[in-house]
Amino acid sequence: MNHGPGLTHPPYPAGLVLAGRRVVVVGGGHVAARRLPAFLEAGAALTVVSPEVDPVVREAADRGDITLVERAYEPGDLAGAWYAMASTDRPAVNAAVLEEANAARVFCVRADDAPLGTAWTPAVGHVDETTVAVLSNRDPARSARTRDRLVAALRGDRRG
Ligand SMILES: C[C@@]1(CC(=O)O)C2=NC(=C\c3[nH]c(c(CCC(=O)O)c3CC(=O)O)Cc3[nH]c(c(CC(=O)O)c3CCC(=O)O)/C=C3\N/C(=C\2)[C@@H](CCC(=O)O)[C@]3(C)CC(=O)O)/[C@H]1CCC(=O)O
Ligand SMILES: NC(=O)c1ccc[n+]([C@@H]2O[C@H](COP(=O)([O-])OP(=O)(O)OC[C@H]3O[C@@H](n4cnc5c(N)ncnc54)[C@H](O)[C@@H]3O)[C@@H](O)[C@H]2O)c1
Repeated sequence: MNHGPGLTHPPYPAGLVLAGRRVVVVGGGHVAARRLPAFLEAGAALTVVSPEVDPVVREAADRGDITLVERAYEPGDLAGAWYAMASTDRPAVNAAVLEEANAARVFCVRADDAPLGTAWTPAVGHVDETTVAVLSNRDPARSARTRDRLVAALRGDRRG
């Protein structure tokens, strides 16, 4: 099986139960904004560390849904986290975040260079009590299309 460049094994799928658990996202730009709703839906206690932020992140902070730390990443920011995401546009910063995560055995997505990270973000859909999550070996557009087809099929089942 081809697991994509840099991977010798496929990722192990897991449904993380994040409600009330500390999750730290370093880098609050477009990628963080796209993933923020799923973290909030899961009930994560989300902290975003970023000197500048996407409006979606700003609005979540203004609503009190997340904790926003408006500065550059500093070692120690992941303290107490169960899960982390390095999503800055600076590879060296993402590398430092991953290094801290690895030292603390915290699973961490690297948005710029996935094989270096310890977790990947699937394309997700919900239909009633069913959640589908699709990974396609770093082909996110294919994952999203597959997710859409699965969601449509499940909706069809519900109607049938
Ligand atoms: C599925 C989805 C979920 C989500 O994000 O929630 C997702 N990426 C999505 C969108 C998207 N990704 C990219 C673009 C830019 C446009 C383009 O080029 O196509 C867009 C579109 C956009 O941004 O609009 C580029 C990109 N993605 C990754 C890299 C780095 C790399 O591969 O190493 C780069 C190159 C960065 C660069 O070089 O600049 C990496 C990852 N992206 C993943 C997930 C994980 C693999 C999942 C799998 O195996 O399929 C993985 C491996 C790890 C991770 O990040 O967790 C979501 C669909 C949302 C939806 O429609 O629901
Ligand atoms: N995984 C994916 O699906 C995906 C999709 C698109 C792009 N990317 C990659 O992910 C990275 C981020 O993409 P984006 O579109 O969100 O970028 P972006 O420019 O929108 O956001 C980057 C954010 O990082 C913050 N930042 C910069 N230095 C920082 C520091 N020292 N500490 C904390 N935060 C810092 C910036 O303030 C900004 O808010 C890029 O490297 C890009 O190549 C990944």
